[in-house]
Amino acid sequence: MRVLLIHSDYIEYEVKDKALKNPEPIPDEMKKGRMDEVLVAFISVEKVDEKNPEEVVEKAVEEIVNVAKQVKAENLFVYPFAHLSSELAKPSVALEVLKKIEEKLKEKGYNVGRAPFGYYKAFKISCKGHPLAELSRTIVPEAAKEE
Ligand SMILES: C[C@@H](O)[C@H](N)C(=O)N[C@H]1[C@@H](O)[C@H](n2cnc3c(N)ncnc32)O[C@@H]1CO
Repeated sequence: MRVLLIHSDYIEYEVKDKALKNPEPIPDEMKKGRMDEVLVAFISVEKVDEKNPEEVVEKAVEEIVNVAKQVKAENLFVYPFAHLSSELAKPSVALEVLKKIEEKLKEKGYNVGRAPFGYYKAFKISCKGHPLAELSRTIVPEAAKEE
């Protein structure tokens, strides 16, 4: 899994077209979204993550919470982003992993948004530009490390 973390004044998105034959079904209110004072996590779920999705969810949540504490962000935004890797997991696995990350972050008390999965989206983001405002993480299951 590749994660790009951007501490932002805001992020806003607008769904344009389907990017998959069967994108995530979404209610009208999810076609546009905005969150302010937010740590945005652009996430590419990778093929290697299919070896242990539960483990990469836990590790991703840990990494995101760690940065959120450092930058004092209470709002988090999970953004499915297929452009951080050339070895993508299949959409069914990726969507489940992203939903689980969202769910576990909420369980930890954060306000969490998520952009819809399987669409082309326009987005605007305002990076805060401080030293910890742009970070990236690579997360792999332990099983993959032994190979
Ligand atoms: C396209 C661009 O504007 C938009 N931002 C986009 O990336 N759309 C992606 C993700 O929402 C999702 N998607 C599919 N596979 C994956 C994966 N392995 N990991 C994350 N997302 C995925 O499906 C879309 C097409 O790949």
